[in-house]
Amino acid sequence: MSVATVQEAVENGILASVPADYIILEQDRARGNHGDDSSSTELPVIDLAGVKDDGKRRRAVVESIRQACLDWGFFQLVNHGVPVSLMKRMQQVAWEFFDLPLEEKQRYSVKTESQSLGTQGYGSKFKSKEGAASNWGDQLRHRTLPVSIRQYELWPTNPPAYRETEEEYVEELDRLTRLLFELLSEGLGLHPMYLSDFFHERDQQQMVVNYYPPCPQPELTMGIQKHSDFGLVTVLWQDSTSGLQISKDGNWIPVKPIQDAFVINIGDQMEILTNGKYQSVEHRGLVNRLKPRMSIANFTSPLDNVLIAPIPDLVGEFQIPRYNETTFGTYRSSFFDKGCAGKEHLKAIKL
Ligand SMILES: O=C(O)CCC(=O)C(=O)O
Ligand SMILES: [Fe+2]
Repeated sequence: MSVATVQEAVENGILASVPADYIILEQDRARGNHGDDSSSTELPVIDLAGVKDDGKRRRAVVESIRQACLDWGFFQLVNHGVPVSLMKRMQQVAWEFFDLPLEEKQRYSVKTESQSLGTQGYGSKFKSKEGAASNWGDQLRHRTLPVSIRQYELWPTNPPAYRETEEEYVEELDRLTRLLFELLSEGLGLHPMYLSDFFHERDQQQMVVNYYPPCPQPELTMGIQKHSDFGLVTVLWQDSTSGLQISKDGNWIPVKPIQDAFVINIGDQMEILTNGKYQSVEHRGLVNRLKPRMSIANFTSPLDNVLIAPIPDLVGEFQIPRYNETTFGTYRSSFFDKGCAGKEHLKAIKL
């Protein structure tokens, strides 16, 4: 059977069961109550209110982010300064886009670029390496910053407000990412502008709308299989349908949706820069039997030619770097070769 996207197959009602392509290995399946959020362990929620003009608040926030990065590699963020009205508009145009007929969405279909650049536009979520299971999800992916890398022909003009809304949204998320760079730098004992200066005109961003259709047998597949994010920092909005889980101490912990919050996680490049002090953490997305789920992720990564190695001040008392230097472009190519392989790709450059 050949279908354009998972959403298309589900909406045409031709799927009573999960096709073989999407069935994941038994050991990787979610156990227990699928999508149940009753776990008592909870990801830290950090409130950014007052962080820009109240020194005492800022020190407290810096410390809680530091602790969350050490313990979890993930945290949720409230009062983050991104206008809620803009978030809602972005979500609205994203839903409207996925509600369009397939032919209309396919006007923005993925153009296959060189594999290492990743794909852009509308299509199925990236397939892991040949032979591995496909993810039960579709996506709309754009490279957004610097502005010069945008391929506007892949940005929908239907719904009519789509493009300008995404433009406004990614500008706000960029602002938030710069603020996170400051708070992360301070927590690492570096100058507040250390990461911002290091990446000045040397980073890039992508925005991905993830659409996970309902699934007849959610226990057999995943919306996105376990992986760590390969870049620096990810800012994710998820809708009220749960599904995101993160790995902690050998367990999968659900990230409970909080209205208007962002989920922040650090990626593999931050692990390298901090010489392993902050580790990127594996996560995955489950799907649901009845409801579609949407998330919107904003990924910040170095530009392809930027060399990433442990920051000398963070190498630690014994002065031993634990990761080989690599350019981000090289790293990402190896990530796409391996696909959703947990943290395998990071191990390859560990000393
Ligand atoms: O949809 C989600 O909640 C997670 C998506 C994700 O991890 C990713 O796109 O890297
Ligand atoms: Fe991710």
